[in-house]
Amino acid sequence: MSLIDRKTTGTVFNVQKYSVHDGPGIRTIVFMKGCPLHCRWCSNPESQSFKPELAYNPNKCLGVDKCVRCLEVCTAGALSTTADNKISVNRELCLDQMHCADACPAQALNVYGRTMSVDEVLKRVEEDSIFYARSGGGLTLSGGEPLAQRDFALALLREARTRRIKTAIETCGFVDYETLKAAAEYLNHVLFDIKSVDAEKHKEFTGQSCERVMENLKSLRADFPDLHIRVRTPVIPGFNDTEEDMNAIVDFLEENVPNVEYEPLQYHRMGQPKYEYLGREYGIEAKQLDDAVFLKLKKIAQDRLGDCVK
Ligand SMILES: C[S@@+](CC[C@H](N)C(=O)[O-])C[C@H]1O[C@@H](n2cnc3c(N)ncnc32)[C@H](O)[C@@H]1O
Ligand code: SF4
Ligand code: SF4
Repeated sequence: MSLIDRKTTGTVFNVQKYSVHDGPGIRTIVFMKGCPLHCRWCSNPESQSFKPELAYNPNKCLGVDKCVRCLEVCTAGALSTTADNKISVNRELCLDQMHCADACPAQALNVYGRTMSVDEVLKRVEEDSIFYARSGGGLTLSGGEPLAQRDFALALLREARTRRIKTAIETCGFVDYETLKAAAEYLNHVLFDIKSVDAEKHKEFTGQSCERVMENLKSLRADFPDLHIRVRTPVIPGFNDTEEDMNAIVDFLEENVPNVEYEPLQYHRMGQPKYEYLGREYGIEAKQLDDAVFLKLKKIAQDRLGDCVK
C-alpha cells in the first residue's frame, strides 16, 4: 500500500513553508490544483482549474525592445506585442506547451501547477520536521479543494501518518462524503468553510449550492466526534456581510455542530494581482470590508457561541 502511495502523483501549485495560520503550530501548506467551486473572491484563482495555467506578469517583463524569447518559441501565435512594449497572451490560441515560460529569463511568464509525487511532496514537508515537533505543527493540504484530487490527497495523508507527521486540511466541504470520511481517518485537524447557509446566494457567488457542504459537516461531526474541526467563514462584502447572514450561520452551527470552533475571516484582496496575470477579472467590487462591520459580525458570533469563537 505504502509503495503505491508514494508513487501517486497530483498537480500542486505551491508548497509554502513556515505558515502559522492554517492549523496549529508551524506548518507546511501544500496547495493543490482544482476546485469544484469558483468563489468570486477566491484568493487563489490559480487553484481553480485542474490543469497547469500560464500566468504573465507585465511588471517583470523586460520589454520586447530588449527581449523576444517568448515570441520566438511560441508556435501557436498566442503571443503578440502591445503598444507599451509588453506582450499580450491569447489564451484561446495557447496550446498549453508552456515553452514560453521556460524561455523567459525574467520569470514574467510562469506556470501555475506542476506534477509532483507523494514522495517528492513529503520530502519537502519532512525538511521541517524539527519545527513541527516543537510547535505542534505539520502538513496542511489546501488549494483549491484538496479532496478534489482524491487519490493524491488520500495518499499524501496516509503517507504523512506513516511518517508520523500531523495532518490538517482546508476544505470547502463540497466533496462526496465517502472521500471526506476516508480523509478524516488520517487527519488531526479539519478547517471547514461554511461560506453561507443561503442556498441561492451560495450558488450565485460560488457556482454551487451549499446543501451538500452543510450535510457533510453534520456527518463528519457525527462520525468523528473526537476530530478537531474548526469552521470558518470568509466575510465577503455583498455576499454574507449582514447580521442576518451571520445569525443564520450561527443558527446552523448551534443546531447541528454544537461547541464546534468557529472563526470568521476578514475579507482581503491579496489574490487580485493573480487574476490579472491569468487574464481574468476579479469578481467582487468592494475594495475592502469595514473593520467595524467585521467586528460587529464577529461579536454576534461571540455573544452566541462564547469561547468557541476564535
Ligand atoms: C483558498 S481557500 C482553500 C481551501 C478551500 N478551497 C476552502 O475554500 O476552504 C483557504 C481559505 O481562504 C479563504 N479565502 C479565500 N479567499 C478569501 C478572501 N478573498 N478573503 C478572505 N478569505 C478568503 C477561504 O474561505 C478558506 O477559508
Ligand atoms: S521572454 Fe519574458 S521578459 Fe522576454 S518579452 Fe517574453 S515575457 Fe517579456
Ligand atoms: S472553494 Fe476555496 S479554493 Fe475553491 S474557489 Fe472557493 S475559496 Fe477558492
